Amino acid sequence: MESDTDAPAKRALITGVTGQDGSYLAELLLEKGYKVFGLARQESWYRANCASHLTGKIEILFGDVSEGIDLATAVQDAKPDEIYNLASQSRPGESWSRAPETLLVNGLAAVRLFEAVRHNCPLARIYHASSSEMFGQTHVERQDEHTPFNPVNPYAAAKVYAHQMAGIYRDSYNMYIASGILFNHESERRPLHFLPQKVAYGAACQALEITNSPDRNERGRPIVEDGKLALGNLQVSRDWGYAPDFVRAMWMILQQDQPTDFIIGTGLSHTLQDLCEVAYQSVGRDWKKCVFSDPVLVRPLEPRKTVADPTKARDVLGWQPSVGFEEMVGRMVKAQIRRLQHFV
Ligand SMILES: C[C@H]1O[C@H](OP(=O)(O)OP(=O)(O)OC[C@H]2O[C@@H](n3cnc4c(=O)[nH]c(N)nc43)[C@H](O)[C@@H]2O)[C@@H](O)[C@@H](O)C1=O
Repeated sequence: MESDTDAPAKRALITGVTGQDGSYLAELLLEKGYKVFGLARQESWYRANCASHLTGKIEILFGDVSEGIDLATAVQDAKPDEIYNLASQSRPGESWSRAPETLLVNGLAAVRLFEAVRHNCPLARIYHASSSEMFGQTHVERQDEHTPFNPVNPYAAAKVYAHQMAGIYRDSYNMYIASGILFNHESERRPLHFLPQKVAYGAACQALEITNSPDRNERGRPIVEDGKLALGNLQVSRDWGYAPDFVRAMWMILQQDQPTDFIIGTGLSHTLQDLCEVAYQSVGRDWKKCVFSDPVLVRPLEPRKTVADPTKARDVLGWQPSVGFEEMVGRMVKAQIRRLQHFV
């Protein structure tokens, strides 16, 4: 009998490998002994990205997730046991101005992937990245796997389509497809246009006394201008977790005997004001003096509050977050201080 050590390495294909989640997931799978393939567009791979440090450790297959032929070629080349579909137009706030592209990448591309797998490697297990944005303006206090969807932006509507198609392909073709409905998750690798990283950056600028920052915001203005950080809607609350914990959940989801969907979130919601307070307090500043709301940055519609009920993930997967909100925000602020130090 073949021992575990003689067993061939499992093969995983990650779409969206250049992003925050893709890069952490690739690291996790390498640690577990997988042979890791990443599907990326040439222009994403050849510029600095979250997975650049994995050059030589993972195999990059060039292609675009919105092209069925690229997906079919990638699954033929990688011959994966597991596929993690993380590629996405990941900015709900931008999805109004990029609605068709958002539908293509976040909706149709997932179906093209399911088709490519169905015809080329039907036994591969697929993890699909769904999002808490799908719940939209919900009246349910804690959102679980049974909470109805009520999307309020093009991003969320496209995610609902892909999520439902994942279930339809699973049931119709008996494929192993499982979706993780992930709540907001952040890290030192998060791009600057997401709120927690923007706030961490603002706090770091305060710590270093940078009044006009080198990086620019959604409006092309310095993120910190004349010592102030411009944000949008200050009245939101989010269930924010730490991204490396969330990619661990993705892997756990695909190790289950049967494919089912899971909510992944911490179960705790924090207000934007909590976020600012923790970040600015960590550098000894009062956020109220440093942050203001710019109406141009307020989205037309959005969920006011999200909070996960992760009971199923805890009971079935044994998953729990390991890094709490304060620690995560502290790490992000420190990382931004290190990054900005050479501008001072
Ligand atoms: C679950 C979900 O999580 C992420 O999407 P997101 O929630 O849009 O992330 P964010 O950090 O851009 O916004 C969080 C909240 O913060 C509010 N907010 C206020 N003022 C600013 C502001 O100035 N900038 C930004 N970006 N947001 C602001 C904003 O209106 C929103 O209510 C993605 O991973 C996505 O892929 C995903 O699936």
